[in-house]
Amino acid sequence: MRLIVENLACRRSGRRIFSGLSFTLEPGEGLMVTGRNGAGKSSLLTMLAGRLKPDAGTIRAEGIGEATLPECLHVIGHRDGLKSALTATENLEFARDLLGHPAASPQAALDAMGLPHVARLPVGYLSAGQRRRVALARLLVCRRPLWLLDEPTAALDLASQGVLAGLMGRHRAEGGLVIAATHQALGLEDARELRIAAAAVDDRCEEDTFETENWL
Ligand SMILES: Nc1ncnc2c1ncn2[C@@H]1O[C@H](COP(=O)(O)OP(=O)(O)OP(=O)(O)O)[C@@H](O)[C@H]1O
Repeated sequence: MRLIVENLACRRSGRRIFSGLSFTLEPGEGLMVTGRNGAGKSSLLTMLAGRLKPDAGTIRAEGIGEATLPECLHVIGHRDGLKSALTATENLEFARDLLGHPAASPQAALDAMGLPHVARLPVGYLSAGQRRRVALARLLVCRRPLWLLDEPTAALDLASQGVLAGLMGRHRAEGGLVIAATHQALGLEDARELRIAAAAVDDRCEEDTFETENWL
């Protein structure tokens, strides 16, 4: 698939967060989204996922046939989206059944993340890094061309960061796209960088409000 983003602008609760963002990603390309805390990296990923309406601009995908863009992507966000009471395998079975297009079995995905031994443990018992790896294993149980990863290395040790770099490399070699918001190098070979600059202060509203409809 090909992703085309033109003149995207983001406003959250009256504040202009960024504007004029444009980029195109061809099959196999990676994009590292960088910028200061609060610059809007997570907001950009949320918009690309179709969970936040752009203030201006367009997001479109080519080469996905009749599918919608949200049907063609995985999101791994700050929150891991795992049910603590379910085992790692049950969480992955749920994701596979919900998302469709099965690719690997939950066990194979856990093996790939170096977690074969936690398959039957409730996720609530896992360490932060292990939970993160179970969340990342979702990328493997169902095939989707666009990966949106928000700080994917958070809580990962060096070995697991290497495993993730390998997964992203293989995904891209098969024509997949990776967009990752990050403050650190990810091992995303040849990825382009999109740096989001902080919005001007006088472009912001005077009063702080918040949105609840986008909380996931
Ligand atoms: N639900 C919300 N309601 C209102 N404002 C929000 C909401 N979520 C985020 N924001 C605001 O949008 C701005 C951008 O936040 P965002 O999380 O996208 O930044 P970020 O670049 O990912 O930051 P970080 O590097 O700290 O993760 C911040 O000023 C934040 O307070």
